[in-house]
Amino acid sequence: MLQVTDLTKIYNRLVANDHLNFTVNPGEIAVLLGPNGAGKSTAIKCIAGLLRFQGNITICGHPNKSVEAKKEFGYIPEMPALFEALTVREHLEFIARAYKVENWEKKADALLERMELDDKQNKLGGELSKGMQQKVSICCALLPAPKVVMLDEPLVGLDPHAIKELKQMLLELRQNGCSILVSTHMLDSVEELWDKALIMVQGKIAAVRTRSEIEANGEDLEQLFFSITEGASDGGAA
Ligand SMILES: Nc1ncnc2c1ncn2[C@@H]1O[C@H](COP(=O)(O)OP(=O)(O)OP(=O)(O)O)[C@@H](O)[C@H]1O
Repeated sequence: MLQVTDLTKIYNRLVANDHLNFTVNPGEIAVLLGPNGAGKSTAIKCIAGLLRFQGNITICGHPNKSVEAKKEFGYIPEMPALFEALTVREHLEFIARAYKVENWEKKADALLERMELDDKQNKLGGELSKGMQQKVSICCALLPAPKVVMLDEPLVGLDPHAIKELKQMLLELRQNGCSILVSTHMLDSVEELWDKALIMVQGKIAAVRTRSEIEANGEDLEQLFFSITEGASDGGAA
């Protein structure tokens, strides 16, 4: 489970995240939506442990920056950060050793095959296209079988096969009880995936809806998004 309690992040005097509270339960895919400057990336970076913040973030009950939390956490950033001088296979070996993944070779083979990277295993990180780097980043994040997975604009730059495969992987992770948080601008791209939508505006969570709430209320996520965000897309809260 991912639990965010009173998350506040202030850059100089700009409140980029203002007392955010939300939970992503086991077996749930939550999407973090919002216009440019709403504060999504800031929240993602705080959860990933890349920024200092006020409040509490726990991953499977552990503070997000603890070793225990990191063992359970897979993060796929918007911009993949690979080692230029390691091959694709070596990236996976590195992760497998760091996380002590048992039978890692078989698991790595399966992931590489699904991402159509099996014939690229000996290429160096620095020799890969942006989309290929993104695919390696996905394989690395999923190899340790994390219980909480967070993806920032995961579909941008992927080819249609990889998009289809990644969506299927997310559904399988959900089926296995993983908590998944996806940050995106593209409502369409996650339409068939989400269980809970978190809509951010000017540093705050302006609305939270589960799919069943939307269906029961006869709402439409896109219409709800526009009704909440229209006219509020010009930056974070002052
Ligand atoms: N390093 C920083 N220093 C100062 N202000 C920042 C910094 N990073 C982001 N901000 C500000 O914080 C607010 C939230 O930005 P953030 O990048 O989190 O939004 P976002 O929802 O991810 O936007 P986008 O959809 O454009 O990626 C914005 O007003 C932005 O200008």
